[in-house]
Amino acid sequence: MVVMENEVVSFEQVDKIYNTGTVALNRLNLSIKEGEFISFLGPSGCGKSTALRMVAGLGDPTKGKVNVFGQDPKAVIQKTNDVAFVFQEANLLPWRTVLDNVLLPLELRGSDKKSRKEAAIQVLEKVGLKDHIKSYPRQLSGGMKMRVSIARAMAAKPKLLLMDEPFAALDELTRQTLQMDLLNIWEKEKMTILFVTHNVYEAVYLSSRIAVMSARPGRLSTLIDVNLPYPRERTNTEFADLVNVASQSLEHSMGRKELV
Ligand SMILES: Nc1ncnc2c1ncn2[C@@H]1O[C@H](COP(=O)(O)OP(=O)(O)OP(=O)(O)O)[C@@H](O)[C@H]1O
Repeated sequence: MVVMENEVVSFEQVDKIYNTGTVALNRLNLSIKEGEFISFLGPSGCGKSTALRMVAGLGDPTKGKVNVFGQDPKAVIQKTNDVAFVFQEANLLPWRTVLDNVLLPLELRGSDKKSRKEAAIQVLEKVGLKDHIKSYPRQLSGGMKMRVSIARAMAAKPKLLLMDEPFAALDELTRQTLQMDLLNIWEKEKMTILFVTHNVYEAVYLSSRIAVMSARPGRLSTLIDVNLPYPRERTNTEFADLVNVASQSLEHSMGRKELV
């Protein structure tokens, strides 16, 4: 197998057919490089989550191959802390404090008590929750819970962060603040982010590259390089132009020509 330089994830001719007969992915080919912020953008049911979950070792391709750091994803997940996952729901344990929720993956990995506490506090500081470490999930807003979820994923310093519509359930203002914060973390930590969304504005605001997926069966329809400097200005013309390009690709991938 030839591993390309700086390649973090590769999909090689990946098909996924569930045992219900649903073809979720059809010949997906994609190479993701170190440091990218890449979004899978596509309509509901086009296989975005299926693709992301495979990178996390959750489900195998029916045909083809997914590699993470040149290896089988399951092996990477089992042996290293290099990959972390953030879901749409924060999925916090209600009986544990914010700090204890963030500590959980570090405890499971068996790192020593003092250093894991330091790491957890440091990462909670980064997501703006240092003053809430003793709070319980029920005392937090939706945005704060998502921050804890991001902190928990970041605590073990992953090289690859997988995010499946993490901000979809949040109000617009909270979503925008979290998007800004996520970009700050990405720039500081220099990790690779693979992000799933069906929101064109979100994809253009966050991504260095957008993989537009087509409706069932899920295929890669277009790759868009987003060559806008960060932080991005949502109101400027270049931003609007790229939103247009992405929207058109999305419409095209859904077999419709007109813009919504
Ligand atoms: N475990 C499963 N068993 C059977 N079919 C499944 C399973 N998981 C997903 N599917 C189907 O595979 C297709 C792709 O699903 P997937 O969740 O990957 O899409 P998606 O693009 O992430 O959608 P959404 O944006 O709505 O989350 C859908 O038709 C879905 O119903």
